[in-house]
Amino acid sequence: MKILTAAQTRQLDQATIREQHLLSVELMERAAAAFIQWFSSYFTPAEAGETLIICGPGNNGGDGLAIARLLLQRGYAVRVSLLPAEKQSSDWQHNRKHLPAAVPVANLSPQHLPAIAEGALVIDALFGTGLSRPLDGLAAAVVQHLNDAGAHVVAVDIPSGLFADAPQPDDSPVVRAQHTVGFGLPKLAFLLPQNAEFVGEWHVENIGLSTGFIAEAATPWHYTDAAAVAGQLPPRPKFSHKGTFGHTLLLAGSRGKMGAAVLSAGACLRGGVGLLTAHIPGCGYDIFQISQPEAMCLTDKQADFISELPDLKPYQAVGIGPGLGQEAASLAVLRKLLQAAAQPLEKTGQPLPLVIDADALNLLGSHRALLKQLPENAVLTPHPKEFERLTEPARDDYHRLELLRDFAQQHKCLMVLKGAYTCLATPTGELHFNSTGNAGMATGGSGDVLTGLLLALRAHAQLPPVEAVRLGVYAHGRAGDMAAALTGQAGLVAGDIVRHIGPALAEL
Ligand SMILES: NC(=O)C1=CN([C@@H]2O[C@H](COP(=O)(O)OP(=O)(O)OC[C@H]3O[C@@H](n4cnc5c(N)ncnc54)[C@H](OP(=O)(O)O)[C@@H]3O)[C@@H](O)[C@H]2O)[C@@H](O)CC1
Ligand SMILES: Nc1ncnc2c1ncn2[C@@H]1O[C@H](COP(=O)(O)OP(=O)(O)O)[C@@H](O)[C@H]1O
Ligand SMILES: [K+]
Repeated sequence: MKILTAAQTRQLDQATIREQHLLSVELMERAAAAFIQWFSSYFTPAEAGETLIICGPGNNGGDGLAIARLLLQRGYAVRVSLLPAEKQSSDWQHNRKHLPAAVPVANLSPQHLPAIAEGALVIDALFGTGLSRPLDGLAAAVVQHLNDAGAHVVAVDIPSGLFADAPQPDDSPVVRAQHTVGFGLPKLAFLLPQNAEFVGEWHVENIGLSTGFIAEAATPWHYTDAAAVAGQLPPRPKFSHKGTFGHTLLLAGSRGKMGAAVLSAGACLRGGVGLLTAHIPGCGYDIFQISQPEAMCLTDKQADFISELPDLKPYQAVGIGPGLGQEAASLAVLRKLLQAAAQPLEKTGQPLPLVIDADALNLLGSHRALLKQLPENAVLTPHPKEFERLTEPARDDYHRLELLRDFAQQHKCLMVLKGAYTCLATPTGELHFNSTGNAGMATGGSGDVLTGLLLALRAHAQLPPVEAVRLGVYAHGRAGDMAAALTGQAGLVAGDIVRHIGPALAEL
């Protein structure tokens, strides 16, 4: 699914109206009906009580007026507050004219802010994607009043005061919604942690927008939903053998962190790899062999950390980092690995695929000269703190995305910035936000599981790098969702994700 800018969204409206020979007010009616569909599945008239709808002067306010009419028709009690303005949009005027007289309407003014009981339901239709500047004056006062009231807010299209695709100044007021019901496509603003307190839970309703326009629209931003990855995992041919799906090497573990190696290896095996060899410190031998009997194991001469790089000839992909530690000897291993991986493989003509995580990223961050040696299409999987160590502190989430994109383009690598909407940045500057996963995965070892799964998929001869990583990130989150359905989010541990990788991949 594509994510468009606010300007593109306006063009999309216009294209839809043109292509489908609609009046713009008919598209507004569709939007209002889609909103009602969601709203009425969520709140019965009794649960909703008297619902206040606050309407601005543009088409977002026009949506609000149409919503008021439709809710009344369905037996909801509604009242409307209008933000005065010099002019209103023509579709606003149409819906104002058609608002039944039974709906109480009040004009907002500094002296007349509506009484809102704590927990009362309010629909925010002040401003949508037409927001052209931060809110001030009466609009700001209304938003402040609404936020202070502790109401239960449902935002139409986007919380008022929030830009769809850019940051707003720190102190500018934004509606804090519990739910946001958007139209057509998700907005970039919905996916960033800094906006979570405003957006709440978001939903996107289909209003039949022009698929042709969307297909043609140029955007770096994509949202990986089930449709984006469906059918991408090649089937296993009947006469395949363990050599068909690659032999991977995992460099992981140190004293006290062998679990990271075990979890990562488990995920790699469940990810469908043909063969896995783990190179681990001596202290981990029994732990590893007992917990992952399907994997082969090489032990380092050092008991507590890794200091040697095995011969890389047998392997189609190498993962490094989970539980590695940051010993100087392990840094030397990473250095040698980067040098060796740069040589094109005989079979593919491409550099050896690498997945670099955790302490291997921290080592890169503290020895940045090594970044120049990253082989093309290396996969790096930092969480925001690890990413900061590779680059610089970000001013905000938008700036972090810029840094991520620049990094992937500069180093021609695949950057997986982990989080609630894990973002994959590609060497060509695309950003793919993942849709799966849950807060139960915010638990030690979840990232190690992702590394193992990505390693398996990077060894898969038929999967191009970007597809492999996008698919892996999606399946990892899906496995987490399947696990949480059984354990609950609090009870989820990383091993549960490993156990659900198989079903998650099967679903694809
Ligand atoms: N996307 C879709 O598919 C569909 C979209 N639809 C709906 O349309 C919405 C977009 O409508 P929209 O373009 O009329 O903009 P909207 O947000 O109502 O505000 C514009 C008005 O506010 C004003 N204004 C702006 N900033 C301001 C500020 N800080 N303080 C004060 N005023 C400010 C601005 O004035 P100006 O900038 O010109 O000075 C103008 O008058 C969209 O979010 C969705 O709900 C559906 O109906 C159909 C399907
Ligand atoms: N709130 C969340 N929603 C969805 N996924 C999450 C959430 N929190 C963490 N995750 C996922 O769990 C993993 C955590 O990785 P990481 O921070 O490296 O953990 P660890 O180092 O403990 O393995 C990432 O893949 C991340 O996307
Ligand atoms: K709104």
